[in-house]
Amino acid sequence: MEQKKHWAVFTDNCSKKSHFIHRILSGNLPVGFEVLADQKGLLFSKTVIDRYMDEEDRHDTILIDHTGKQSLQTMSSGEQKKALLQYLINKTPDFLILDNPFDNLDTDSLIALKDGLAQQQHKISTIQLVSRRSDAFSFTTSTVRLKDRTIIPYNEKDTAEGQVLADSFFSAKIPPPLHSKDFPTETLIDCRNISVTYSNKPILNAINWTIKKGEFWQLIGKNGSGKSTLLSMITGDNHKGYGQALYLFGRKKGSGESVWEIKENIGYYTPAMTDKFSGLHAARNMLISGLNDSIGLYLHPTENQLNLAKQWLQLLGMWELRNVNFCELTLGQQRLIMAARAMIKHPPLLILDEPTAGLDDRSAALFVSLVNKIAQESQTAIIFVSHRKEPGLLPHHFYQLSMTPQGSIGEIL
Ligand SMILES: Nc1ncnc2c1ncn2[C@@H]1O[C@H](COP(=O)(O)OP(=O)(O)OP(=O)(O)O)[C@@H](O)[C@H]1O
Repeated sequence: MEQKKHWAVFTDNCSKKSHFIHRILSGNLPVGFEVLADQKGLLFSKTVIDRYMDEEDRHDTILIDHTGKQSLQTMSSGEQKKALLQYLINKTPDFLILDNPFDNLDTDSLIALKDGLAQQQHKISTIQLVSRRSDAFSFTTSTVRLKDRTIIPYNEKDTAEGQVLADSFFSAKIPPPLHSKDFPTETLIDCRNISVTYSNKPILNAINWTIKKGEFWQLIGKNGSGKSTLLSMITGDNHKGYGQALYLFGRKKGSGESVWEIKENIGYYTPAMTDKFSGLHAARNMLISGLNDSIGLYLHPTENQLNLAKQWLQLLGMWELRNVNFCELTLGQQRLIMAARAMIKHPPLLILDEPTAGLDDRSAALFVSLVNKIAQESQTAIIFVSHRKEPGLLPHHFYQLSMTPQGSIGEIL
């Protein structure tokens, strides 16, 4: 049997991935990829999932799930990826371009997806765009790097320097808030026997979790174990919290509080907030907008606000970039700005939901180093949600959701 080619294309946050993908799919092949001429290629990426999700939503239909039962919207990210891969394989492509296929995947789903692809390795060529070294397929036959728009040879040393750089990067202290306000009670969040069911399917089963001031938690659990569902209870967004013993910032859910009163206490960031963001806002204004709880600044900032933004930008090593449009920053820089934006008021609780997804090793290491610093130097409690044990992250506690047929149970590790 003819051996199929499998490329690992290492990207960093300056790589022009869309340009590269477009070239490959339109047949304008870069040097080294000529064997793909006249072959049928398909793209596996988060953008493709988002596109199908929009389409399913607009036409009220189900396109991807082979059982025709579940919409993409209601699937966990792992379920979405499995469903998309199967859907693409069924279309019998000659090659697949996989844009960071393992982001947001827990270890088991990652192994299942890797196995699924390995089984196809003699039938389908793959071009894996990969930002973390540990993610490259074992059956890769050729490794290159995408530098800006150009394919160049891969050099191991380029990524190895990331950790060293991150550890000594942030030298200044975390800037204090403009108005410091001590939260009156020690306990911020108290979930007592919280359960959630969707269409008779039990998702969360009797969750007990207390989060106190200044604690640093990592929330872990397999894809579909209910992490997002649990977060939506904590942020007050899920109506299934009513009538349960859910205490958010000292008040029982459903005791007359507004969602805004809950959210005032939370700094929140998940990459989906800016994935589709196209507004024209300078980096500094994006940061300051965290003071007004908007994404992008629509009011004139005060002297104090400008001064505070300066301190943050200097800490992040991005003062020179203050007037650059947020959308033009690298992915790693955008994430640092958004973490700082969520933290700028020093809220009692900071939630970071899969914040390193899609980052290269070096940018992920920088992000993790910033979060550790926030945990060390502030009174803010942190929930960091991530499937990977992020190298270098130093949470005080792990809260793990484990799936059972009666819904996920929670456990402090
Ligand atoms: N609105 C909904 N209707 C029906 N099922 C839902 C809904 N929202 C979530 N689910 C289901 O609940 C389960 C838990 O989903 P959730 O998104 O909370 O998991 P997760 O741990 O965050 O997953 P991932 O890590 O993949 O993002 C999944 O099986 C999902 O399909």
